[in-house]
Amino acid sequence: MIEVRNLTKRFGAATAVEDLSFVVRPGVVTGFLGPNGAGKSTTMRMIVGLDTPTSGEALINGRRYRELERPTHTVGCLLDASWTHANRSAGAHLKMIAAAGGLPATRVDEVLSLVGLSDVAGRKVGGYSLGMRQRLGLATAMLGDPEVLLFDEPVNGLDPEGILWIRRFMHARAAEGRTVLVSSHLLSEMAQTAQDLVVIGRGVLRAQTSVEEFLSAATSSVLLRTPHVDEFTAAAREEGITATFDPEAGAFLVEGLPASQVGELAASLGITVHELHEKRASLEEAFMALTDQDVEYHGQETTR
Ligand SMILES: Nc1ncnc2c1ncn2[C@@H]1O[C@H](COP(=O)(O)OP(=O)(O)OP(=O)(O)O)[C@@H](O)[C@H]1O
Repeated sequence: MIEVRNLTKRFGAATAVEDLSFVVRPGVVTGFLGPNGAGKSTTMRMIVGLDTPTSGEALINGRRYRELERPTHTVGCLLDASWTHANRSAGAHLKMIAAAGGLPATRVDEVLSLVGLSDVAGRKVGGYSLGMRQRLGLATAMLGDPEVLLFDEPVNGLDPEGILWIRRFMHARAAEGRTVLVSSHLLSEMAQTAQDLVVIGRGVLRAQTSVEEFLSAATSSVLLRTPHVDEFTAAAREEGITATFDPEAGAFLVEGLPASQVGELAASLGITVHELHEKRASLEEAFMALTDQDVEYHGQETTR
């Protein structure tokens, strides 16, 4: 379990994290979402004692990182996968870290097997692909068999196969009862990876919720396609329903009612329906709606 309590971090005059509080529970994957510069890395660094909070605290299983008796057994993290020594083999790298942490050398073989790197353990890390380096980072995080895991943008730059592999890895670790906090700006990916979400913008908490609730709270509308445009327009007006006809799509967008009620209304008036379905906002749209004010530089919207 991770508890972040009123955490604030200032770098000079700039506030990276402000009065941030949230809880990450064990047994599920929690996605830590926010636009670039939102303060995700800074928060994670404070949780594992790499940055000192200006105020507030971050607790791992009820204790601050520096108060943990066996930190490597309690928490493992992958914050930056570019730290490995290019001329060292994965095996040598892990052995060095295991020795420094007082961990048995047998753990090295176990974690190499866990991340599927056993066959290439003797190769120099410099020749590894990004996906292999990420796996090595995960292996390093798992060395102490920790209960709590933090991963900062682990799927950044990976191909779909690599992303799928990491997603399964996260699910498996959470299913073992561990606490898994993973940051990402890939929202569609988080919808498939995480059950819980902590959303921040400009260092401030925007939402702590389940993915399910986050999506259902996002506004949904119902698309209705009918040849009886005038009749449905009149019916909607009569019922006080917001129904906007989009001439380009050739369909109505109805707000505030479930698809079943829209269909029943049409049926009660004998209006033929050619298409009827709920348009649920994607996680991406919901996230944008929540953090739009936080994005420092808005890109040109692309039309698809
Ligand atoms: N050591 C530092 N010194 C000064 N400012 C910093 C430092 N570390 C982070 N910041 C600033 O704090 C803010 C939050 O940065 P942080 O890296 O935590 O965000 P992030 O959400 O992880 O973003 P990204 O996804 O781009 O990594 C940014 O404005 C950043 O420039």
